[in-house]
Amino acid sequence: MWPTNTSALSSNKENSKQEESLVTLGMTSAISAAPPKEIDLIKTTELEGTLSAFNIFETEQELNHRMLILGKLYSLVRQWIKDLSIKCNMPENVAENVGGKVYTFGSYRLGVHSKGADIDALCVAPKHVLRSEFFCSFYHLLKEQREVTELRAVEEAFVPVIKMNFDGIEIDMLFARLLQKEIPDSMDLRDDNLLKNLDQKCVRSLNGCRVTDEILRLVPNVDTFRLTLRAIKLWAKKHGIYSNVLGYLGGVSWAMLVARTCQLYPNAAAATLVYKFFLIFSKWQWPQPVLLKQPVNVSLGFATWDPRINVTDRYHLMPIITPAYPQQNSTFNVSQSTKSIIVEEFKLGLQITDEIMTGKATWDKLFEPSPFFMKYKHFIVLIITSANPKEHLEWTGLVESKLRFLIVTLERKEVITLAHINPENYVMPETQRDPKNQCSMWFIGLVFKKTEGLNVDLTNDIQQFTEIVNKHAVNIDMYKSTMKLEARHVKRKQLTQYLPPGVIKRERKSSMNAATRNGTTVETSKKRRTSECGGGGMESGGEKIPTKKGRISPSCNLNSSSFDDSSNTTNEDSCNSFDTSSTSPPTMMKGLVKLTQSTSTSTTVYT
Ligand SMILES: Nc1ncnc2c1ncn2[C@@H]1O[C@H](COP(=O)(O)OP(=O)(O)OP(=O)(O)O)[C@@H](O)[C@H]1O
Ligand SMILES: [Mg+2]
Ligand SMILES: [Mg+2]
Repeated sequence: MWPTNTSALSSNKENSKQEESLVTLGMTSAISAAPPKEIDLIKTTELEGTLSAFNIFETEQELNHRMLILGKLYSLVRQWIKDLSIKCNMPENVAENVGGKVYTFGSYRLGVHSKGADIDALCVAPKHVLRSEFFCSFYHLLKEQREVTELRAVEEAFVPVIKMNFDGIEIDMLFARLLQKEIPDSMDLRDDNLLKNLDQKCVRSLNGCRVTDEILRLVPNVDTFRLTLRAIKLWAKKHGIYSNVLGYLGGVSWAMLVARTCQLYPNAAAATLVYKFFLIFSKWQWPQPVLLKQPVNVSLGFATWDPRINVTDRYHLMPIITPAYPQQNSTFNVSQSTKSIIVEEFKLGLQITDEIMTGKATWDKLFEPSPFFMKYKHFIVLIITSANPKEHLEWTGLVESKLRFLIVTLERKEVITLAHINPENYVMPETQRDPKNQCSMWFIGLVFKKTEGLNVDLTNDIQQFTEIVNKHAVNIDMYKSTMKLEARHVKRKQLTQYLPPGVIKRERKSSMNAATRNGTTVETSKKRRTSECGGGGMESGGEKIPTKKGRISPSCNLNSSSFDDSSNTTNEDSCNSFDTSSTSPPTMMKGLVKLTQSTSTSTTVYT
């Protein structure tokens, strides 16, 4: 069913035991099992040094603090389950032994969390403990804890969660009720049979832990995987493409891409793997899926990602499939715009790592933030206003969770070639707002089709988006009349009214570096890439899942459509085009683009 190509390694009689076992680690045989050369080890030490300078590693003390918090959470869970059991008329000595556990998953469990990252935790309870109790009595128990702040329950989410700050650490806590009387300390969540007859929400909640454990099991060398993933996560954050909710990739998707690279180069050092990561994924034939193993067919009736069966799965643009049953695509939020932005970044990443590996640049260059504001001439600024920090946290979270729908609406418009959402949420300068309010902004860079006399009216689109967001806020009982959402069309020159001056300075510098880079290194990277890719093995392809043009389908082959925004996203306007002197709010503009605002959420653009 899911074709693999593992013959190359397994046919070699000289393979070591280690290599034979590596064959089973992925969908295909490794590309190279070569051990690192001395220079690769030197580059890896340099990489480690650079990552340390970014202060992403936690100190011993910070790690201990996390352990302490997890210990407290565990005690609370045990106490809560015991009390609840006694309430259900269970004798105290039995209630004492029904157990209950807290598992961790996500980046903390993978061992790649940076300073300030959350802890993703799962509370596993025996069958007499209902989900409703988790969101009621356990929530109240948490509320009583002195160390717990910013407590909020998102019970109706696809994966229901309690979010909190526990003594300075963000916690996302999920709940799963297993159909057993007791939850012993030795419970292993990898057993598929645990899912039998469970409800969907429990299965989804268990999935995070099962996926994390499986990823760790499927990589040949966990330490190398961790260092490589830390580098890739930092790069993705600095380049504005780290966010599952906005349609980029989230932590687990990056982890799977790195894990796949590790499988293909099982003995390589981290520095080599970072380079190979870009080499592989800048050439990947999306929407061929990235798979860490042959999907197993467990007949428990839960929906799995399978484009041969599910029509909607055929429209996923960059499928990266989780390795535990029921397999899911972790990137279902990716749109045409975010896909093209990610692929461009992969290509740029290859160019930079190529320079690093050939000694022409140092690792810092990979982690330089990529310019966003210098890239576009037109922006939509989404302004989020609310009355206090608590409201603002909720309001921002809600708007953010819907933003990708606006992006998809924009990119579907004939006249828009690209809608680029910057994941960073900026605080609105005090000079531009009522200081009593909380006010922050997202920026969407727009590229229009190059057509003379084009009229673009986004009023309805923005209005519809605002309605969707407001309706949802009302439905979940969050809406307050002080929560506002406004959209403005802004030209690049006007950005100084919205952004702190440091942002623009930094972008200017970075743009100049990029210009220098483009002038000097393309030739080298081309040469190196051609020689290393050979004749189109894994690196020029993808897992061999049959596809159809434009979507994944059971029958024919596909070339993913690529986006060319070079005509109007480059530095056409010089760096000086920022109007650094003006402090007045944006007004009607003359020239190429005009803005009309009929309501606070409408934007009309004429080009
Ligand atoms: N789109 C998704 N598809 C499948 N699982 C997901 C998805 N988003 C989150 N998860 C699960 O939830 C876990 C925690 O998500 P989270 O957003 O906290 O990312 P993370 O991997 O912990 O990285 P970070 O360091 O950013 O927190 C993931 O590791 C994954 O198991
Ligand atoms: Mg996390
Ligand atoms: Mg999380």
